Amino acid sequence: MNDAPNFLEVEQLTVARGGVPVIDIPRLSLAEGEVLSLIGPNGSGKSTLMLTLATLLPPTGGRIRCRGEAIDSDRARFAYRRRLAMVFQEPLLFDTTVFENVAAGLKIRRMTRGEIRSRVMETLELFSMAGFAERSASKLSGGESQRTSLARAFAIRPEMILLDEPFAALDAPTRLALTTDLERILTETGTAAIVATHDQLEALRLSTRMAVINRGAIVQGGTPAEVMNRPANEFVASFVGMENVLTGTVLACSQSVATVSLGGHAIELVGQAEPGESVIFCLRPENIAISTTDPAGVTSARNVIRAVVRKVIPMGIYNKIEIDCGFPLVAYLTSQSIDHLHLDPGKTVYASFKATAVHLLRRD
Ligand SMILES: Nc1ncnc2c1ncn2[C@@H]1O[C@H](COP(=O)(O)OP(=O)(O)OP(=O)(O)O)[C@@H](O)[C@H]1O
Repeated sequence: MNDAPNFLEVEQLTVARGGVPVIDIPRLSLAEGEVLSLIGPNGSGKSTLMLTLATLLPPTGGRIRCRGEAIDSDRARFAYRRRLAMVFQEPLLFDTTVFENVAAGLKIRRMTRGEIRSRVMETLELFSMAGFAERSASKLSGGESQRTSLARAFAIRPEMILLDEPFAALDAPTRLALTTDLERILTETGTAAIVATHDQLEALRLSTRMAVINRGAIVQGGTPAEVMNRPANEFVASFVGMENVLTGTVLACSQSVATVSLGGHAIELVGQAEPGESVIFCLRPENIAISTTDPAGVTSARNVIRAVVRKVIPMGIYNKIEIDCGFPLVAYLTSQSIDHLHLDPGKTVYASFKATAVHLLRRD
């Protein structure tokens, strides 16, 4: 067993802003080299928590420990701050060259000019910015500015990096390119990181563990697969794009397979509940197969439901299709499938999904 303390530990942390309590987190940890994403809607407390972890905002209660040592004195705070870097949504660059911006954190670390030059160029190279070293930071595009800001943060070789919505202000292609580079650099350097984002795809790409924050509390923690497929409550389910969150009544339950009545259908799902109990079940749209002929006997899915197409909504690379099964259901399909199956409103279709694809939530 590894008894080494986590890089970061938070205990009973409370933070207020303008006198109003906005964070209440009994426990949160970050292992050495781990990448944790902090996801939550606007105003949920992501920035407040990040600023507190960076010791830029004082907590009203609780403790932050780094490798077991409480950050509760000026000396501990100073040592801790030297180990971390922070990147914000706005790059906040100095009005000088890209080189000087990236060198800023190194100059206060008493490195020689030669060491600074080679560290800056090496880090700019990592972020594909070496050709911009002598450019004025004020003349960079949004993506180049954020690359410079990331290079400045990584140049000091932090042991932990706090990234607060780092790509939220960028367009989709720039964001994707930067996410890809950041993922690679975090892996290569083994830097521990917390990435606050409201974009689940960004979180999925970057992190091995997710924490979902709502109203200042961590409402679920786990691997991205656990959070996405097994949300702890209705809030998390909706936030991670479950789309199908429905309420039904349990008819029977045997050997961890529950039969739930919904819209005149008996839906089978893996889970434990009492007959007569009202339950919520969640089904991701991508886990529903749509066909125009009855797949019973062909599919291994336990649930096959006849339905009528209500609406097809183009969403870019996929289409959202709303169907009426006696209860509403949303599925995702490619444009090619929509054309191939002639899925116009009013068309009869069959929706099939596995019992294991349905996640059951019991009411408290
Ligand atoms: N400077 C401040 N003074 C008073 N209240 C604040 C201040 N900044 C944030 N708050 C409040 O604290 C709560 C958490 O806000 P915070 O900015 O941490 O959330 P967030 O999840 O980062 O949101 P967003 O994604 O919109 O930035 C909100 O209720 C917000 O109104």
